[in-house]
This record gives sequence, C-alpha cells and structure tokens, in this order.
Amino acid sequence: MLEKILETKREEIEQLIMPEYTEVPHFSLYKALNNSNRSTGLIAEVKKASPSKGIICEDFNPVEIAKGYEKGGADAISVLTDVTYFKGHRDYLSAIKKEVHLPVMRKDFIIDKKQVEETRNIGADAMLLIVGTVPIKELKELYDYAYSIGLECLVEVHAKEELEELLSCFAPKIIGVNNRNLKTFETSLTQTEDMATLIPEGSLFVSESGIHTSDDIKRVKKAGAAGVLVGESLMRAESPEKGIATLFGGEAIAASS
Ligand SMILES: O=C(O)c1ccccc1NCC(=O)[C@H](O)[C@H](O)COP(=O)(O)O
Repeated sequence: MLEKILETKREEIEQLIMPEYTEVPHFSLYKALNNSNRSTGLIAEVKKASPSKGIICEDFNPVEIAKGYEKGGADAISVLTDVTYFKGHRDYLSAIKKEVHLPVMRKDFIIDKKQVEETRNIGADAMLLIVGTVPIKELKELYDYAYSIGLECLVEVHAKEELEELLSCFAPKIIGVNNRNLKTFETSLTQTEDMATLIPEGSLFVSESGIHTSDDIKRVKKAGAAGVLVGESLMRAESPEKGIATLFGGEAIAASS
C-alpha cells in the first residue's frame, strides 16, 4: 500500500500547481507539546477515511471538528490532506488555520521539496516526514528545507531499523513512532514500548496510531511518550470534545492553558 501511495504522490507532484502564500498566524508544534494542556500532549487528527478502515466519518465538517478539538483542549491538530486514499484536502487545512489557534500539522506523504513549499503556502505550521519513503539523506534535506522556511517536522518511524537509520543521519526535534505497520495496517502499542528507550533524550517522543482508550494513553505515557497522535477514536466519538475527555479519562486541562 505504501508503495502505491508513493506512486500516486509522484504523479501528483508532476502536476502540482503551487498555491499562493497566505498570511496566517503560526504556532509551534514543539512548544505546544512540550507545554501540553494535560500530562500527555495531544495531536488530534482530522481524518475522514483511511486505507485500513474506509470511511470513518460520514458527516465530515473539517473546520467544526477542528474547532471541537480546540475546545476540548487538544494541543495541536493534524489534518490529512491526501485526497485519493484519505479523502482529505489541502483546502481543509487552510480553512482550519483561519478558524483555530493551535499548531496545525499537514499529514501527507511528503517526498519532494515542492510539497514542502506547498505545505508552507497552505498555512501549515508543521508537516510529517516518514522514514523509508525517500533515502535518508533526502529526508534530512527535506527536514532542513522545512525548518529553513518556518515549518516544523514530525519525523515518523515504525520499525527499530528505521529509527537506527534515522539516528545514524540526524536526531529530529520531534520523533513519532507509528504503532501502525503501513504494510499490514496492524497496530500494536508494543511498538512504542519497544522503541521508547532508543529515542534520544533531546527529541520529543510522540506515539502515533491505534490509541483508543485512556488505558492506551497511560500505557504509552508510561513507556515515555510525551505526546500522542490520535485520529480514528476521536473521529468516531459523539463529539470531538467528548472524545478527548473520554480518551484522557476526564483528566483536567492544566490551569495555565
Ligand atoms: O490510517 C491508515 O489506515 C493508514 C494507512 C496507510 C498509511 C497511513 C495510515 N494512517 C496515517 C496515520 O498515521 C494515522 O492517521 C494517525 O497516526 C492516526 O491513527 P489512528 O488514531 O489509528 O487513526
């Protein structure tokens, strides 16, 4: 599946029409997670569909969902912008940036500098980079380019070997361990537990995917995750606010936020 998605991305890049840069206020993903509203930082994802689950949310209003996440005390928002496999859109991200005062991350398959520029122009604060999608030196170039134009990166790995390959090249400020195997779609929180000790102290550690309950949050927190990225379970909740409250077992938002 990952190879198929990347093939589609290569075709999209060929036809990419660069959007104009729109001025929006920017917020730091790193700072938001490092100074989170709860004991574990939350990146709440706006996700209509996925290759593994099909349609997740029929009644999909991206801006309303993002506003609900903000009200519910999310620290940051992730927006799927892939059209073909996730039924997302870059316009959803731009619309959310106009309404929500939180860092917004573009969740897509970014393998080319043109997409990095596009990400900045649509108003994102941060973007995802996935180890294994391009050679590691190219990933580092994309990372450096992103930071040079004011974008932060969440650098994602799934397997131990990918993390080792990443760290042999550089240590990103934010590292995500994806509990989902992108080849089989299977999710397992043991991925976070097994890899936690390998994350360098200076990097902020985010556990991604397959997090559904407050016990799951406790489990990845105990393993050392400073933050979580959650999509499906929040998208299926009665409302974004109730979804967040349930996920955190009613943990109150810190008074300073
Ligand atoms: O979600 C999928 O099915 C998927 C398939 C192939 C590549 C990536 C995929 N998901 C992207 C993500 O990493 C998740 O949207 C994100 O971590 C949230 O996961 P979840 O809470 O399990 O919805």
